[in-house]
Parts: sequence; C-alpha cells; structure tokens
Amino acid sequence: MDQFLNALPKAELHLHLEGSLEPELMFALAERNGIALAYDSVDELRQAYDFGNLQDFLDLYYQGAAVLQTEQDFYDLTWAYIERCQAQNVIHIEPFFDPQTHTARGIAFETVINGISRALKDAESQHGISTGLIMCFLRHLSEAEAFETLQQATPFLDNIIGIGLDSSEQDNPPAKFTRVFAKARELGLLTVAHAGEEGPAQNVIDALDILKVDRIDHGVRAADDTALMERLAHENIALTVCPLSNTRLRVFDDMSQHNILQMLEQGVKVTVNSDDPAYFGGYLTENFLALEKGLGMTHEQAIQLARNSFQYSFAKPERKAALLATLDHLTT
Ligand SMILES: Nc1ncnc2[nH]cnc12
Ligand SMILES: [Zn+2]
Repeated sequence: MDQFLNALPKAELHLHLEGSLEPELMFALAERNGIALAYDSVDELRQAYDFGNLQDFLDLYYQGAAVLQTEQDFYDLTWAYIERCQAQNVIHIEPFFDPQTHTARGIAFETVINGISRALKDAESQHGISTGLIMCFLRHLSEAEAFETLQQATPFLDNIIGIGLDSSEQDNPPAKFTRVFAKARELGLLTVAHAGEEGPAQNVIDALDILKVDRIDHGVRAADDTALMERLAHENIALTVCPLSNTRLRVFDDMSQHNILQMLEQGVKVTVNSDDPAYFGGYLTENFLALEKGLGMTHEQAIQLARNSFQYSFAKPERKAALLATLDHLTT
C-alpha cells in the first residue's frame, strides 16, 4: 500500500452506496433476513464479477441490493463504507443512493433514507467526515417514476443535498428527465448526472444544457469532442471520473489507455472516485494506486486531483476552505 496516497487527504464525489456492498456483508444480510442468494459462497459470487459492459454489472448490482431490507441494513451498509473512508483518509464524501431499487421491492423510502442518514450523522460526529447525500434516479425507469420518487423525498429534503441520474445510459438520454431536474432545482437541490460513461459526448452537452447539472459523473467520452473539452476547462465543470470502474466495465481496455491525466493536463477539473468499489476491485486509495501504476501519475498530479475533489465538492464554503487547507503542507 502506497503510504503517500493512502494518507493523502481526499474527498469522494462519486460512490454508489449499493455498490459498496461487499460480498461478505451481502451474505451476512441475506442470512439475517432469510433471503436465498443465487451463489453458494463469497468466492463464487466474486467470480461472477467479470463484466463485459455496464449492463452486465447493473444486472448483478440490482440483484445484490435485494438483501437490504431494514433500516439497520442500510445503516450497516453505509457504516462499512465510512470505515473504509476513515482508513483511507477520505475526509469528505457525497455518496449516491438509488431509492427506486428498494421502493420497487416494497421497501419504504423512509427505511432507506433513515438508515443511511443516521450513519452519515455518525460519520460526522465520530470521525469528523463531512457528508452530503445525493439521491439518484434510475434512467431506465420513466419520468413519472422519477417524479414519484422526488415526491417521496420531499419530507426528507434536509437529508439530501442533490439529485443524480444513473443506470443504463444507452437509450436513456438526459432529455428524458428535463422536467424532473427543473423541479428539483426549484426545490433548491444541486444536480449531477452520469453522462459520457458509455454514451456519447453529446450526453455530456445535454446534461449541461438541458438538465443544467452542477457536475458530470464520468464524462470520459467528452474527450471525443475538442470544443466540449475546451468548454469544460474554461467553465470549470468538474468530472467525477472512476478509473477502476472504467477498466472493469471495458470503457477503456487497460488503465494505460485511460484519459484522466490527459484531461487533467488539459485543464479539465477531473476528480478520482471508486463508483462501486465492492464490484470493481477497490476503494479510493486503490483507484489512485491504479493511476500511479498504470499511468505513472506523479505526486503533484495526485495532490491536484485531491485538491479538485475538495474544490468541486458541494461542501459549504467554510468547510471547503478547511478541506483545502489540509493539502497546504504538501504543496509548500
Ligand atoms: N457506473 C455506473 N453507471 C451507471 N449507473 C450506475 N449505478 C451504479 N454504478 C453505475
Ligand atoms: Zn456511478
């Protein structure tokens, strides 16, 4: 383990809580809740984590989430992730959750959000990790279903800083959710969207111009469009890039092909994130390590990536200043 990268203070801005469900916890929750899994052992399950594309992964990810039933399950899931953050000096997090994955199975919205929110509160009080929760809509579902989910969230708006858009990008362009994003912005929520992961650069443009998002999740396909790259750099639009996810889902054949450092050098405000660490082979430090190993990332580049994670977080100004100050001794 590279001590420098692990000790580097950093924020995580793109992490699906359901994607942090480790096989061991999945089996424990299945047993606690009397649920039969399609796999006999943790090893057998891990062996199934060999994905040809995003949809292959999503099929297993939604299946795995079925073990989450009670408020305590959602607490335990979130707390396990927070302990990883504590171990890797991740001091600010803005995790995603997918309520529709659970409400579609008959789990109450409040069960999900109460368990997650209690763990995030404990992260702040016990570990000093600042947090902001982002609620994602599943883009393979309808606009009407997204509106229904936003309605369910209204009593809990104090627990949510923003909304996002995830799941299958192919055939589900940003425009499908124009009105629900407008409504969320009216409610004072910040907005992000997965775009340009498997889908074209045009999805990044549409997420910015139609959904008016504050940040782009993934966005690596923006590199296909030179004008867009210039725009991202000049308008300080951050991308939450997920290196291990991109290689595991075959967006890039190999880490040596990944474009994150090229984008960094071109002035695009990229950040490093783990996306679904239980499925893709590592948390935040492992993603930084993969960039060092596969792309020769320097310490200066790592510090800049960590600085971007604080600068383009949704932390309040005072907290953001404190987060950025943790890097001061590394740059002087
Ligand atoms: N990488 C990803 N892309 C789209 N939807 C997701 N849900 C969880 N991980 C995702
Ligand atoms: Zn994601």
